[in-house]
Amino acid sequence: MKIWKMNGAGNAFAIFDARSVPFSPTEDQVRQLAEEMKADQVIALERDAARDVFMRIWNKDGGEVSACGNASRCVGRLLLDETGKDRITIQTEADMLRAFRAEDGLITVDMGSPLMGWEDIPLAEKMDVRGVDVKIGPMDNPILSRPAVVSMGNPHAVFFVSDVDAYDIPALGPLVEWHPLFPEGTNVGFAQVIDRQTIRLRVWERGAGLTKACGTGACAALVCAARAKLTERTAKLILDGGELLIEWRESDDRVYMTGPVELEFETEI
Ligand SMILES: N[C@@H](CCC[C@H](N)C(=O)O)C(=O)O
Repeated sequence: MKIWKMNGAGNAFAIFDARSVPFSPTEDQVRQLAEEMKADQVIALERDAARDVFMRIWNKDGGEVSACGNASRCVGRLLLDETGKDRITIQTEADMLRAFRAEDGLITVDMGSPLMGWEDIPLAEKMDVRGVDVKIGPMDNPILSRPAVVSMGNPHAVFFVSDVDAYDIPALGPLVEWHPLFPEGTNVGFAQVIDRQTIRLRVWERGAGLTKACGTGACAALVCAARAKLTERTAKLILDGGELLIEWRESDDRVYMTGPVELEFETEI
């Protein structure tokens, strides 16, 4: 079985080629593989009857999830190289994604349409998704409140803050990750709008903690910012591990993410 260690803007993946060799790790095995390979997520490539590949995703805590933006770009790069095609299709539990090459070796993935219904996120009860009833800190003087929420195939809550570096994210993120309003948990973004085309973002990922970049988190932050008219529908997202260009296209309502991928090493077992 081939194994690739890759990263997308610093978000690290151990990718297992399960197209000819079965690979169904237990939660413990995922945790062990992620630790040994210093990966935020473990990925398996499986055969798919209708698409170029089926991508399974596990967070480093062992939980299987349905979407991962940066891994989609890494898998996109592998499959584009392998097949020689100029566009490949990736089926995930959440959606069918399309990946293609951009300028300067960057990879773009069409991440599909954001889901805005409270049941889609999902939330435990009906609420205005532009600012849900979540507070962190004292009730009368919260440190943070009313995150915007959206699904990019996985749940995201985004707090807009004036200085992202002023917050202790490892302390605050877990308070929201498993808040009762989110029955499936949530990824938690801390977004600072620098100007109408630039957002600084750090994300506490569900099941993985603070990572150097979260692709679906970047899409979610841009969608929430543009929906609130804080930014244009295209913006540069500055994450700890690199930059992503996110475009929420008006013509088809789909979100396009462009950014770097790196193959760190490949091996076989
Ligand atoms: N790093 C990813 C997101 C991975 C899954 C996420 N932690 C979840 O639980 O939904 C990305 O680049 O999108």
